[in-house]
This record gives sequence, C-alpha cells and structure tokens, in this order.
Amino acid sequence: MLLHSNPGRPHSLSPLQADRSQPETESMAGGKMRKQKPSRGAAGSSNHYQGGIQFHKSKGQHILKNPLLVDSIIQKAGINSIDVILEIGPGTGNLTKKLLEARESVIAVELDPRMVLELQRRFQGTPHSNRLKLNEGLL
Ligand SMILES: C[S@@+](CC[C@H](N)C(=O)[O-])C[C@H]1O[C@@H](n2cnc3c(N)ncnc32)[C@H](O)[C@@H]1O
Repeated sequence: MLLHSNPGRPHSLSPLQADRSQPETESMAGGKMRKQKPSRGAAGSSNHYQGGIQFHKSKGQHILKNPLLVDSIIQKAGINSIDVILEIGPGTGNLTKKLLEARESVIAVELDPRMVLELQRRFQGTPHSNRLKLNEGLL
C-alpha cells in the first residue's frame, strides 16, 4: 500500500488491488529470477519463489512483476517530488525502487524480516539510499 503526504489530496493505492488484474506475479526484484516449482503450504495457500525467497500468499506477498504496472501505480497516485511516501509492505522493493528513482522520499514498513534483508541488500550504497527509511514492523 502506498500513502503520500499531499495535504490537499490524501490518497492511498494498494498494489495488491492493482495486481489482481494481472496474471500470477513473481519477478523483477534486484537480481535474476530463479523459477522454481510452486509448492502448497499446510494452510493450502500456494507459495512461489523469487531470487531464493519463498513468498507467502497468506501475508499478501504478491510481487509486482510488470514494470508498466509499477509506473501506472505511481502515475495514478499523483505523487510529486516534495511528497514523503509511506509504503506499507514494500516486499522486495520493485515499487520502492521506482519511487526512489523518481526522487521521492520513502518510509517503508515491512513485516517480513526476509524482505527487509532483501531491501537492505538492494538499496544499501545506492545513490537513492539516503531517501529511504526502512523499518521492520507491522502497520
Ligand atoms: C504485495 S507485497 C509487496 C509488493 C511490492 N510493493 C512490490 O513492488 O513488488 C505486500 C508486502 O506487504 C507485507 N505486509 C503485509 N501486511 C503488512 C503489514 N500489516 N505491515 C507491514 N507489511 C505488511 C508483506 O510481507 C509483503 O512483503
């Protein structure tokens, strides 16, 4: 979910909702995608993998695959460079990356420590890292 601080126009947009119109998603994180056979968890929810991370649908871990969809989310959110974005659940950071490239300041809160690690790996030492505040936790 994406929230941004535009005083005149409070707005939220859920990538999860946007994603449902797309086929099953699973790619595009920092490295190359390794395709593996999906498995079924004990609760019956299917999981899938990307770059060695197993995603849990029960936690809403549907990763944005299509860069055009990411662009469209950013465009529809109507954000601009003076906004501070609160991104709830950045996952592996595909949307985060585009936001940072668009010179946005991002506060990202992610409940899954594995994703937090992936985000740290992905953004640490990049030119954008000073505009990203990463927090592990539940919102
Ligand atoms: C749809 S995925 C993120 C997709 C991501 N935006 C992308 O660009 O690929 C949702 C993420 O939100 C996290 N999440 C779910 N509920 C949360 C909560 N209440 N607080 C923080 N993170 C949460 C999940 O662990 C998951 O990584």
